[in-house]
Amino acid sequence: MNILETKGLTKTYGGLNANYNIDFTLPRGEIHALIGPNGAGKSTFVGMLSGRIPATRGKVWFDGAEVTRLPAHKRISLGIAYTFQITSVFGKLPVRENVALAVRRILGRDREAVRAKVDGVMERVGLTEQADQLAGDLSYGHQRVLEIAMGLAQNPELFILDEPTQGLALPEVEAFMQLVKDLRGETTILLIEHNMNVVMEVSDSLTVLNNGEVLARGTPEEIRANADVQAAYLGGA
Ligand SMILES: Nc1ncnc2c1ncn2[C@@H]1O[C@H](COP(=O)(O)OP(=O)(O)OP(=O)(O)O)[C@@H](O)[C@H]1O
Repeated sequence: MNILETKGLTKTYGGLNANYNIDFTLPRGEIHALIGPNGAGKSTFVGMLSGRIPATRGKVWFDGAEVTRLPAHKRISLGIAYTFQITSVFGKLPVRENVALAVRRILGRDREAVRAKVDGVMERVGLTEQADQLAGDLSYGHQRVLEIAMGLAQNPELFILDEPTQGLALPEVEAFMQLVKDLRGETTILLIEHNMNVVMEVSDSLTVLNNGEVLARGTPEEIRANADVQAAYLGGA
C-alpha cells in the first residue's frame, strides 16, 4: 500500500514549470531517494508534499486521504515530518528542550511521557551527552542531527529529509546512514540527497527529476545503469 501518491502535480512560476505533471507513488516502509541536477525541482516537489508550497495543479494523497489543500501544520499532525536544508533548531534553547518541543506536539503536556520520549530519541540519534547544551553551541553536524531528532520525536509515518548530509564530515555522514538503516521498517523515508554514495547505499528505490519532470525511477542498480540519467547528469542539461 502506498503511503503517499501524487497525480499530475505541477508548480508553475511565471512561465516556468518548476514541477510538471508528476505522478509519484511511495510504498509504505520504503526508503526512497529523490535525486536530480540543481534546479531539477526536488525542493519544489517536497514543498508541495509538506504543504509549504501550494500546487498550481494536480493532487497529493497521504495515507489514502487527499491533502492537496491542507495547511502544513495539519499534514504534520497526520504524520508527515520533514527537515529542511536550512537548520531550523532553536539556538537559544537547550538540546533537550528543542526535542521536547517536537515531542509535545504529539504527546501534549504529560511530563513523564514527554521526558521518556525525549530521552529515547536523544539516545537513538546519539545526542545524550549534549542534552543540556544550548542548541546554538552545537557543531553544525550535531545541529543537523538535532533536526532529525526533532522530526523523529513526532513519530512520523513519513519522514522527509531535505539534503540531510549537506555540510557534514565523513564520520557524521556514516552515522547518518546507519541511523537511516536503523529506521527501516519503522517509518517511510523520502530523502533528497546529492551525495550519491549515501543514495546508493541506503535507498530501496530512487526517483530522478530533471527539468521538473520524472526522468526515471528504479532500484539503485537500475538508476546507475540508466543512459538518460547519465546524460542528464553528465550533460549538465
Ligand atoms: N519561488 C520561486 N520563484 C521562481 N522560481 C522558482 C522558485 N522556486 C524555485 N524556482 C525555480 O524552479 C526550479 C526548480 O527549483 P527547485 O529549488 O525545486 O530545484 P532543486 O532540484 O531543489 O534544486 P537544488 O538541488 O539546487 O536545491 C528552478 O529553476 C528554480 O529556479
